Amino acid sequence: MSKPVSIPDTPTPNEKLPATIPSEDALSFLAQRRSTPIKCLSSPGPSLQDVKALLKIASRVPDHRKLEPWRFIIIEGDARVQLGEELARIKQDECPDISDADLTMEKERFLRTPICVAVISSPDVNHKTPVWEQELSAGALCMNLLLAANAADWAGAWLTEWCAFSEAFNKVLNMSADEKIAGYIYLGTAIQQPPERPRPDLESKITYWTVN
Ligand SMILES: Cc1cc2nc3c(=O)[nH]c(=O)nc-3n(C[C@H](O)[C@H](O)[C@H](O)COP(=O)(O)O)c2cc1C
Repeated sequence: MSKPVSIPDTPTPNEKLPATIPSEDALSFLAQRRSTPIKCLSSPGPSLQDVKALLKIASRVPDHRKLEPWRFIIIEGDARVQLGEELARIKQDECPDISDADLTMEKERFLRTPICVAVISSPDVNHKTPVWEQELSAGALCMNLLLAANAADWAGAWLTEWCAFSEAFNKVLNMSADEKIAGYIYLGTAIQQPPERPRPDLESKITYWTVN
């Protein structure tokens, strides 16, 4: 599907770049940023090639000591059905009395959008960079991915849901014990305008350090 914007490649390592890129458009984009609820997401979604281009942009995150402590699993096509079957199996093992409706919901979890990126926090736990900082880098990447997707005219949602915390499902995804799901980033097209939600009263979040 052709979009009004094309996704640019990222600069080469030695390219001279400005420190800032003043842009009222970028500020306006950030000021309006919001998620699209999963029930408002549908097809079409970005192609695999587009998702890779978005991930290249999204990976430009702060990363203490350049550990690249994250990786991605792209879930699309029939893999969504197969992973849904695994989710349903795990859920049924945990709750043998699960209703047919809930079982169907699990089977269809990854079918809610055409493509989903599992962003996995994959820290080096023996490194002197604290694991917390490595995990924050994975979180920053999720946010960057959502922003890049929105700027490329794709709608998205950052969800974890129960499956992100299921050891059994993480094993299905071949995740190690040190790895965590930072987010499932569901991408597609908004079938209706996403609602705005109340935003924080910023003043209540700010204190001022005062000199005693
Ligand atoms: C790490 C993380 C996990 C989240 N998991 C869920 C989730 O499982 N289910 C959900 O409804 N929202 C979840 N959210 C919230 C949504 O992504 C979203 O931020 C919120 O629904 C709407 O706020 P927004 O428009 O400012 O993004 C999660 C957010 C974060 C940061």
